[in-house]
Amino acid sequence: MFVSIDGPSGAGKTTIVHHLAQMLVAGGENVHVTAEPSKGPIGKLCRELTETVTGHALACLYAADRYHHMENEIRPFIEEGQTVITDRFIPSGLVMQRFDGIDPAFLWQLNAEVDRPDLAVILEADPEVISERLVERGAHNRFQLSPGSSHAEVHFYRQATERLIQAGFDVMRVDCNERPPEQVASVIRDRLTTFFASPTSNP
Ligand SMILES: Nc1ncnc2c1ncn2[C@@H]1O[C@H](COP(=O)(O)OP(=O)(O)OP(=O)(O)O)[C@@H](O)[C@H]1O
Ligand SMILES: Cc1cn([C@H]2C[C@H](O)[C@@H](COP(=O)(O)O)O2)c(=O)[nH]c1=O
Repeated sequence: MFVSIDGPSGAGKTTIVHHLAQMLVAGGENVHVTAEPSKGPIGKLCRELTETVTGHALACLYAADRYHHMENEIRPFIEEGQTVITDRFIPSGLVMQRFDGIDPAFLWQLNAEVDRPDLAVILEADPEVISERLVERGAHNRFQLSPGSSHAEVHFYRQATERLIQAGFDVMRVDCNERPPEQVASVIRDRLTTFFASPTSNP
C-alpha cells in the first residue's frame, strides 16, 4: 500500500502524516514514513539548492529525486509488505515549480513515469487559514515568502488535483479548514481501512 499526502504549505501534511502513521501502527499495520525531498543523495541536493536554483533545473532535480526515491526506498518497502506514506509526492512536483513559472504540461511530462500511489491524498484549506498557520509556525522556504503565495498555491493545487483525477489517479481530497489534525488523520485512516480489507491487498 502506497499513500501520498500533499497540499498547500501549512495545510498540515507533516502533522497529518505523523498522526496517520501512529494510528495505522496502533491498528497493527507495518508503516514506513518518508518524505520529499528524500533523504537520498538527490534529495539532499534539492534541500541545499531550493533557495538558489530555480525553474526548469530545480523541477528536473526534484523529478530526479522522485524517481530515485521510488526505486530505492518506496518500492523496496512496499515489496516488504509495508504501508508507505510519503509527505509530498507527484502533486507537489506539479505545484511547487509553478512558483518559478514552469509550464504545468512540462511538469506533468517530467513525472509521467513515476509510480502512482494507491491513494493520493490532497489536504485542502482556504488561503486565509493556511497563511495564518504559516505566520504562526514560520515559513519553511522561499515559495512561502512572496505576498499572496497561499492564494497562488491553493489555485495551483486545484489545477493539479483536477489533472490527477482526469488521468485516473485515486485522489482523496480532505478539507482541513476546521478539523483538528487527529480528525483529518482518522478520516484518511478510515478510507485506508477499506483498502486493507479488500482481498487484493492481502494476497
Ligand atoms: N488541521 C489543523 N488544524 C489546525 N492547525 C493545524 C492543522 N494541521 C496542522 N496545523 C498546524 O499548522 C502548522 C503547519 O502544519 P505542518 O507543518 O504540518 O504543515 P505542512 O503542510 O507540512 O507545511 P509545509 O508545506 O510548510 O511543510 C503547524 O503549526 C501545525 O501544528
Ligand atoms: C517535493 C517537492 C518539494 N519542493 C520543496 C518545497 C519545500 O521547499 C521543500 C519541502 O519542505 P517542506 O518542509 O515539506 O515544506 O521542498 C519542491 O519545490 N518541489 C517538489 O516537487
